[in-house]
Amino acid sequence: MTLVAGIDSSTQSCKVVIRDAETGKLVRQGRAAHPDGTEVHPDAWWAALQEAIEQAGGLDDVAAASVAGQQHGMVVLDENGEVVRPALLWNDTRSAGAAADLIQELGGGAKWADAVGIVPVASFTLTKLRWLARNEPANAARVAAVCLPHDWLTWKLSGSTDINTIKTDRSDASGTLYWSAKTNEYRPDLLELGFGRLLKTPEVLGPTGIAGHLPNGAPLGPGAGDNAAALFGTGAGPGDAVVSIGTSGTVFVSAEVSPDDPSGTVAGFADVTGRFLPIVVTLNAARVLDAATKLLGVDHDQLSSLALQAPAGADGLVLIPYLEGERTPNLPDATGSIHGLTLRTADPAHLARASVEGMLCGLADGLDALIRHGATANRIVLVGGGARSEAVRRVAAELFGLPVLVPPPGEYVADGAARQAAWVARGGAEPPVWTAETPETYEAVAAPLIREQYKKVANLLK
Ligand SMILES: Nc1ncnc2c1ncn2[C@@H]1O[C@H](COP(=O)(O)OP(=O)(O)O)[C@@H](O)[C@H]1O
Ligand SMILES: O=C(CO)[C@@H](O)[C@H](O)COP(=O)(O)O
Repeated sequence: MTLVAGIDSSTQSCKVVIRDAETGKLVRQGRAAHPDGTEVHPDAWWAALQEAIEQAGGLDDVAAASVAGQQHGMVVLDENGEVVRPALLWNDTRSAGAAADLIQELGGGAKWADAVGIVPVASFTLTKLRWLARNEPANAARVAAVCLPHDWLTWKLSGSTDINTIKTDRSDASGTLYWSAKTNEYRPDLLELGFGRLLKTPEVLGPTGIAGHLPNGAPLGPGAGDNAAALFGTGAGPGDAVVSIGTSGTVFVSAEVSPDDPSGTVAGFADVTGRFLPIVVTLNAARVLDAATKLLGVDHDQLSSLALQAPAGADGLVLIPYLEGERTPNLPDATGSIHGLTLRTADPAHLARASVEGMLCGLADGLDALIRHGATANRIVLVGGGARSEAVRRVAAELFGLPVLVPPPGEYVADGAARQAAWVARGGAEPPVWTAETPETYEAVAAPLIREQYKKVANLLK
């Protein structure tokens, strides 16, 4: 049996899966937590990766490995390959002002959408480089290279210390604001606009490019941004919209063309096969449910049971889930709020239901935006930690008004990385076809009231 390793270095944890390269069957796995916060030293990811690899039985017997990871994190290195300062993550909003400046300096969002398929928001790497240049000039002066979390971990696994050998892939490069998924080229002019000078950036590999080798000689694949890996890991196809409830909330499809949305609501990322990944991302997803469990003093299973005791629409109780500001809509300084509190709705069940509904409404708006930009969605494929919640599954079916398919709980980002590794190991023009386990399907009578009342309240905040 040929084994391959897939890694997901996500916001909250690192997951490692060891799978059969031929069938995709799970053989071993490991997991380790990351520190909390919106800026993290990459050494913490490296420590978690080592722990998760050890838990998964090591990599000595794998034929290939690939690393997927949280996107956009600013990993800045000096000329010796040392980390200059902790990485600002995708969910750090301190560069929101830099994002607004960059939009204005290039002449508007449409210019950015046309140039690189995305419009600056605090999540994207170049806004963080601008923040660094303006706020930490001494650190900025030391920076020789910039890369992303998955690039850096792949480089570390290769054992290299030479910044000229760092590699990346299309999907993650497309979230930086200085690489275009449409032209497959860097935009050094935009990097210089943002940071003030040029930097060493990783070579962007194709779908089965080799980024280095493990100590056992096995090739390291190009890796991927986590959402592109999740699409590849679930095997979602035409007509499927993937909704991931992780630290971020994401809704995305596979597409042949980039959406070019001048509003920035839909980001035109690349996927791992040479195509595109139109996506809408919210800053508040699984952590909204975490917060609700804290508020109510319950665990996730109890929160789910409570939520399902209240009716659709929670009798008018609406929770706007902007607990860490929000990315889509771009409201970096917003906070969460509760509306429609009455004697009838002031109880744990209504609050639980409102937290699930509020968290999902932003993603339903995102799916509408994807459809406005050409996507077709006949089914929802629901993944991520939040997809383990029965209430999330059932409310999603009511809210999206489409069949919701929930694959067996797993690590679909890491699975996508493992499938990429199998493709690298085998070669060829097409990726291996792995047998997917039968998903559970949830269908419900659509409940438009949920989104109608949410929209009314959310519009008051814009
Ligand atoms: N049964 C559950 N119901 C709701 N949320 C859950 C459940 N299990 C885990 N979670 C939440 O899912 C999140 C982790 O999901 P994951 O997709 O691994 O996140 P990330 O990829 O961003 O690190 C955590 O916030 C965790 O509390
Ligand atoms: O910013 C994005 C995508 O643009 C997020 O999807 C991050 O990539 C974090 O992913 P998770 O940790 O939530 O999986």
